[in-house]
Amino acid sequence: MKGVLLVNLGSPESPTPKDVKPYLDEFLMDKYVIDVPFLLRALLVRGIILQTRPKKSAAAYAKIWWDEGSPLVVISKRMHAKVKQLVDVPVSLAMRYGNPSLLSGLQELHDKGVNEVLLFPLYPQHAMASTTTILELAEDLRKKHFPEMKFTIVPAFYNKPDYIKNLADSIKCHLEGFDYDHLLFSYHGIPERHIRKTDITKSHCKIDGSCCSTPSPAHEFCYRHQCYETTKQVVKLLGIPEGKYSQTFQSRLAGDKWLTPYTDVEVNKMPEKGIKKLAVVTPAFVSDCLETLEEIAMEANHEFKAHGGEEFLAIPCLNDSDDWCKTVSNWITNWSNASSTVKVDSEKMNA
Ligand SMILES: C=CC1=C(C)c2cc3[nH]c(cc4nc(cc5[nH]c(cc1n2)c(C)c5CCC(=O)O)C(CCC(=O)O)=C4C)c(C)c3C=C
Ligand SMILES: [Fe+2]
Ligand SMILES: [Fe+2]
Repeated sequence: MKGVLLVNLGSPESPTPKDVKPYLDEFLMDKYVIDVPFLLRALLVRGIILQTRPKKSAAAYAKIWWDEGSPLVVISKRMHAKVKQLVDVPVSLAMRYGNPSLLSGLQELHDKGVNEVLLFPLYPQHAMASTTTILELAEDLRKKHFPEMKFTIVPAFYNKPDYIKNLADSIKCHLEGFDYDHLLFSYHGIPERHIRKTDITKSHCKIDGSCCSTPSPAHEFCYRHQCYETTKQVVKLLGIPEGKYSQTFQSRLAGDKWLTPYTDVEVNKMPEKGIKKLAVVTPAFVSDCLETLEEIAMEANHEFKAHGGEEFLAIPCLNDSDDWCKTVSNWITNWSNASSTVKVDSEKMNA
């Protein structure tokens, strides 16, 4: 019997340093997130980052926390509830870090008799720090607890026509009545090293002006290419002219060189370039979260105005919108009706 596991990133249990610390420990001790040898990672994370960051992050979480809990988890649950109503197979929800855990999600499906699972990472673009880590943990749990289960993986959907249409429609709807000077596409950043590591050709990704627009098999896993592609396809559909939009990367940690240009740096420069009314969309996330609600809608908004900007619009993520839930349900239904389950055919997902 077939079933689906939707997987998002996850949040702490509460916006307090006591709960943020174990969440950050699980997150940052992940070898796909801080990809250095264990001892160095433990020294960096436990010896340095966890000494101060839980307090700072808890204060940020406190600013965006809802009565029902973390926005990311609450929104994921709402989306899950809607999708469940639209499909004929069991659908469970899990988080890579925190709760509901991947183990509990797989157990729930197993208890319903599911032995063929569609693993659905809720990330439009592929990154080892988001997608690979889900797939690896799921595989470990499968081997240990559910050896009879078979997995099918939903690939990154950064360029799937119905996802692009949902995103473009949502942007258009939110921009109505906002006479914007500029639309910024701000994606979660990753260290440049991660791009090189996921380059399956081991030679294509130079992280320069042309590699991401030069066709290559590397693009199947290149986060940077996939971000550019999402932006390109959305602006094409919306007819936004060159110069009226740009793309940046946010949420970097100190240390490594992360993908550039950086959102905070660029946003602060915009008012002096004549951009007074700015709209920001965050397509690396399908659910609003700390990075969109605090870093963009609060911090970037504040900094933009402090640097001379006048109006700022943070466009919400797709969240549990009916159109997005329908798209997800259609992909699930196309998979569950297909006879072969070995590999999801990305074209079929958009049939
Ligand atoms: C698009 C998906 C994500 C990628 C890729 C990603 C990479 C990445 N993240 C960190 C460090 C942190 N990220 C944090 C929060 C956070 N990250 C994502 C998504 C991706 N991260 C989301 C959805 C969230 C919000 C979670 C929520 O509960 O709302 C945090 C925690 C908050 C903080 O202290 O800033 C950290 C830390 C790294 C190092 C990384 C790639 C190497
Ligand atoms: Fe992150
Ligand atoms: Fe590239």
